[in-house]
Amino acid sequence: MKIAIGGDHAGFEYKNVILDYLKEKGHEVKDFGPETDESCDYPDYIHPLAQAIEKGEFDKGVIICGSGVGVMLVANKYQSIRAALCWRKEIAELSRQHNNANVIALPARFISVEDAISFVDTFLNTEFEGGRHERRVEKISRKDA
Ligand SMILES: O=C(CO)[C@H](O)[C@H](O)[C@H](O)COP(=O)(O)O
Repeated sequence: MKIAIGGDHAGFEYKNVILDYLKEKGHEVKDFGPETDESCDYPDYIHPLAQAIEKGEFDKGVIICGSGVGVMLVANKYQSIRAALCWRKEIAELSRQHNNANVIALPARFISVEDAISFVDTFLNTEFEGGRHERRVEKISRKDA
């Protein structure tokens, strides 16, 4: 799978661990930064990442900041992105089964790195259920629905 990963200084360490893990699993991963844990602004990294997903260059995204909220807000400004803030394995699973989320947002300051990896694994290995959820997901992008 082609995966885009990025975040900010608060997610820097987790990003590196997850990046290595995904590469070991055989995924093609592009790191959108940051390159250090110096204080930075997550929109500077998440806009380019989201634009690349929007263009179809990646199948999925993994974004990480302190709470996961900032990166999720930026990613969800893009029409083709459904970014889900996941703090439990079940949420990661449901975000795929029910919402067909294509980006997982992780709160590095509130979960362990082991949990972060486990949520990413679940996210990447869970299929969208379709059915009644298809209609609802389609309505997300329809302001007239
Ligand atoms: O944007 C966020 C909250 O939605 C992220 O959690 C950031 O990582 C956080 O705001 C960074 O905070 P810091 O005090 O500048 O380290």
